[in-house]
Amino acid sequence: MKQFFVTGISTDVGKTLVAAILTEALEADYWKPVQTGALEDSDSATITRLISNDKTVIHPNSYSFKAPISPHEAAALEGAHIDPNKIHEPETDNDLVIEGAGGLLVPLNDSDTILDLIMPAYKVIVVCNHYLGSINHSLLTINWLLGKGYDVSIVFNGEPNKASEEIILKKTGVLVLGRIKKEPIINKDIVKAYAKEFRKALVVA
Ligand SMILES: Nc1ncnc2c1ncn2[C@@H]1O[C@H](COP(=O)(O)OP(=O)(O)OP(=O)(O)O)[C@@H](O)[C@H]1O
Ligand SMILES: C[C@H](N)[C@H](N)CCCCCC(=O)O
Ligand SMILES: [Mg+2]
Repeated sequence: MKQFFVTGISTDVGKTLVAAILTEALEADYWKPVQTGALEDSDSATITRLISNDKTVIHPNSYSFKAPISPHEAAALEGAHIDPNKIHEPETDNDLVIEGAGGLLVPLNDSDTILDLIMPAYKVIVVCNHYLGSINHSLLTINWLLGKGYDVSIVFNGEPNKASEEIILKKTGVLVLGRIKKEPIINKDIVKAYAKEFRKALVVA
């Protein structure tokens, strides 16, 4: 069984959409260890809404906080402290899609970050958007992961940008798992269609 950790070059880049597509493609389980902004729609609720298969189990967050801000601060506002030793990967015989919060170095507390939740055996998927500044964000994220020895691939999400994509791939040499267009609406049908496309790439991943 495989574990896929979905991170991104920042927050709001489409990690939950990509996680929904991977979860649906593999009929995998889904787990978001640390959720902030839980008063809005949680990512687990979004996944529930976007997938169609009945095999997926959505595992509970280890930590969930109301404020839509960095986990270290959201926890402090509720008088809590995030202890990574209390974050245990759920037991399952199924593949598991794990979603981070924001980008790699988002703090969980004064010393630990999202990066500390990524185990060496995980396949790491970096969701990249194209915006001015995203080349730098993409290279920092991917090179940091490669430097630590992770198996990394990219999903490009949203408006394409050939020049940005080319330079990111040239400088990192990582594999592209897939591309997602900017869609007018995100629903079960869209997720199902991309899941079909991604399934082939995932077999060899
Ligand atoms: N390809 C796309 N086409 C249209 N809308 C998109 C696309 N990708 C993402 N979105 C929308 O952008 C918003 C942010 O995406 P998403 O919630 O997946 O980001 P995220 O990286 O998971 O953020 P977080 O750090 O909060 O977990 C959502 O409203 C989502 O539906
Ligand atoms: C609330 C938001 N949607 C995410 N869950 C958390 C993003 C934290 C980003 C912190 C930062 O990098 O400045
Ligand atoms: Mg998300």
